[in-house]
Amino acid sequence: MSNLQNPPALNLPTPLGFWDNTLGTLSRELSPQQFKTWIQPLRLLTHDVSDSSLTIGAPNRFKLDWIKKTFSDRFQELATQYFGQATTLNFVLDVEGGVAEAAPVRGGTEPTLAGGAMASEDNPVQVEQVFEIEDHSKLNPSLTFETFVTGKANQLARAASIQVAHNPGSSYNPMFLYGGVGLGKTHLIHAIGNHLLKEKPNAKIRYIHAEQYVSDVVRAYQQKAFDRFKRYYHSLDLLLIDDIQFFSGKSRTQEEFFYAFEALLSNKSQVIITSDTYPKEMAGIDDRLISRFDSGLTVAIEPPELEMRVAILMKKAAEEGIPMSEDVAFFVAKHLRSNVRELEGALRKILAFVRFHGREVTIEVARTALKDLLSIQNRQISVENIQKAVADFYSIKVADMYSKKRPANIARPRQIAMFMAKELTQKSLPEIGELFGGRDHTTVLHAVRKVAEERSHDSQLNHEIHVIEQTLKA
Ligand SMILES: Nc1ncnc2c1ncn2[C@@H]1O[C@H](COP(=O)(O)OP(=O)(O)OP(=O)(O)O)[C@@H](O)[C@H]1O
Repeated sequence: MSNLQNPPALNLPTPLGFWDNTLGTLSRELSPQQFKTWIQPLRLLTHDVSDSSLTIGAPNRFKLDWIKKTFSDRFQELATQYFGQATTLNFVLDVEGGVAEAAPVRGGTEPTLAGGAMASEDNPVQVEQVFEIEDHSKLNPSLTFETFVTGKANQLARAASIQVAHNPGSSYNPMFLYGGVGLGKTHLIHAIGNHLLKEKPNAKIRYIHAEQYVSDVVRAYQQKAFDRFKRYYHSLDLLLIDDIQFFSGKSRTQEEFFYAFEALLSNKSQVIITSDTYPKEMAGIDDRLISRFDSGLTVAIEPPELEMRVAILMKKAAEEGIPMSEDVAFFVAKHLRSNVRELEGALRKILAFVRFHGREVTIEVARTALKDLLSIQNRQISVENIQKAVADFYSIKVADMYSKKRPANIARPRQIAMFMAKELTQKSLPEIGELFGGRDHTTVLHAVRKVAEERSHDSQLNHEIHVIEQTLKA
């Protein structure tokens, strides 16, 4: 067990030595710009001594393709030269590499999968295997309940989250939070994690985006490191997994997640999942997972209503030290209605303008700072905005616009929204169908014709459509 105290002879080829050597050579052969662009972002991910192979990770697909096409032969030559034997090089996508530290190979300080840092007794080479699952929570400390503004649209989701944060693993397990983009799902689940971390600093908590989980599964698979993978995920106290719709069609990931899920629930550990739609509507996800997702508490987060948008703007502006009056906040909130991320973007523009020009925040200033954004909004009413406006008007959930439910109180507003989407946007029938939960274009066509026909003799319907249109253009 003493390889750490008994380092290999200096001239023994090691993966780290190879990597240093290769970087040195390529930095001399390429221009500094080329080296910085293509080579520096690469990471040596694994070295499998048993089959003489190395895995090199590129941070995105573009770089990966380019490296494979342009540099793989040179890497190959350098590897053969260095190890004195044929060595297989695998180039893979390294999602984590984009945010990881520059050091290509790390050992020891953080837990590594497959016992990475520990060379085995009968393996004279110190293996710097870097399939790591980082052992910290990845929580963003600024996403807390305190910084989360509440309104009708999210009060249920917030209340459930607080309940879960106080009693993890007991009442609502799993908790499944769903809603459209930029509505605060990620914020809320970080808030739960941050709360628990404060209460129980030793709790093992992990936030992970579903895409990252997929790539962890892929790497565990490549490196035959599932034991370590399982040990890590199955031993958490709280797993927060974001945007689980990314599991769609990925059966191996779903299988692993199923085991993790079962293990965590039987340990009374809390699982919290977010998605853009509710469990039964998820496409490409195994039925047994869907039924598990739905077995705890499923709660929606809706687009913020006007007053909430105003409150968010005022709170965030005050946090930035530049107070915004209610009338300015109303002006902005009336024009930007789709989600909180969009509001934050608008606020950033206004604050930058104010700081740059040394002005107060007035409606005029907001109008000027948001000129581009507002003209785009006015010219292009989005399907999402139509869905929200129609759902608000008829008091149904926005999620019902994408759902397969058919009761008349939902189906009719949905048809009206499809009709308005055709009238007020440039979208084609198939595109509209897609935005209404993947419906066929013939369904949209049917809705458009039906509503157009009814509208011509139904003055009540005509009026309703008119009112909704006004709110969209307000
Ligand atoms: N109620 C709220 N109060 C304060 N800030 C909020 C609120 N809702 C959302 N935000 C902020 O809006 C931004 C977008 O929210 P978040 O990333 O949580 O959205 P999301 O629902 O996870 O979206 P996506 O599905 O795109 O990941 C974040 O900066 C978040 O802090």
